Amino acid sequence: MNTIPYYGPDDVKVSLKYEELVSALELALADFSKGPEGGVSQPLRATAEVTQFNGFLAAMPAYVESRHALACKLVTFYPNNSAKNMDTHMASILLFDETSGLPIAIMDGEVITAMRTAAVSAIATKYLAEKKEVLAVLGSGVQARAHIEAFVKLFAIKKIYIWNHRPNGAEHLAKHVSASFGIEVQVFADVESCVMDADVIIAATFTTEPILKECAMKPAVHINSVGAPRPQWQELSEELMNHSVVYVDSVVSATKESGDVIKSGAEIYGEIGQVVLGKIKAESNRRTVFKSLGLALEDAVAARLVFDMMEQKKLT
Ligand SMILES: NC(=O)C1=CN([C@@H]2O[C@H](COP(=O)(O)OP(=O)(O)OC[C@H]3O[C@@H](n4cnc5c(N)ncnc54)[C@H](OP(=O)(O)O)[C@@H]3O)[C@@H](O)[C@H]2O)C=CC1
Ligand SMILES: O=C([O-])C1=[NH+]CCC1
Repeated sequence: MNTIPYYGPDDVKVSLKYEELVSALELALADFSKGPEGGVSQPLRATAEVTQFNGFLAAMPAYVESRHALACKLVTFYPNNSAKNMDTHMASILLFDETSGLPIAIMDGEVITAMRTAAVSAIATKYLAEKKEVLAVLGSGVQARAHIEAFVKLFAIKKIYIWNHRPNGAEHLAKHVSASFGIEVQVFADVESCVMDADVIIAATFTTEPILKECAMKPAVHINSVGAPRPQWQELSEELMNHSVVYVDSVVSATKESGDVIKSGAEIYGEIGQVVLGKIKAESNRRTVFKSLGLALEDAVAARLVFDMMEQKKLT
């Protein structure tokens, strides 16, 4: 193990660029949605539940042939950690040589998880949102911040509206965003006012009950929901799910892991990879939901990008 290079959060941040990540992930999601001939192998993640401490440990292996990416992420998520001032998600990724199975790198998985999730939401938004000027963000944690950073980089965002169940969190994120990007930012005390004028909504919370329900929204609003990754948890109301065109990252993951999909019984229109392939329509003039569970293939592709970049640096 000592001979395997370790790449920490700073290496990952420096190596990964949202533009590159989006291009690589777009192709990998398309490969995944081709079925067996796409060259992606990805079982449903195995999740152990630590009931006593409200925690979860998930093992996420994947192989993406087109990227030469063979990896396994181990991620814990403990919602109660925020009260202890600890990260709620902790992750490591082990990358392997595809030809021999030799482990070739171990790296931080927290930054990768944040960046690749935001990059995948950006891909969904690129295809499914009619307009991308006004962004409403529900939540103020790691994913909320990463999504804002990615969306500001990738789209011409003009205004950002933020709501969090604890107003302090929203105020804190708003200060960071306005200092970093100089974009107009407003904090809202209720979800309904926050989303009313949005072109794109990001829901990135640890809620277990729906926080976004039917209310006044733009008719062609696009919603990315990245929270509620457990079959009993919901972030979006059943009514909202049933009155939207629902896209997912993986039909298998969504039907097994997403309370938003399972409890609402909403029809899944298709996978975002099928949209990229042009196999199903991007209904950008209607209300769309992209339900993201997070896929191992995304971590494998991101980890391979980091590894290649770091190896390249050694040669220069
Ligand atoms: N789809 C994917 O690929 C991925 C999904 N996720 C999921 O995304 C969600 C956000 O993750 P992340 O940002 O990393 O987590 P963080 O812990 O960093 O942030 C969680 C956010 O949710 C808020 N929150 C906590 N409890 C509630 C509640 N009961 N109702 C409403 N809001 C609440 C927190 O507010 P406060 O801090 O003020 O309490 C905070 O704003 C989680 O569900 C996570 O599991 C994570 C990684 C990948
Ligand atoms: O994809 C991922 O890493 C996760 N999704 C939900 C919790 C962690």
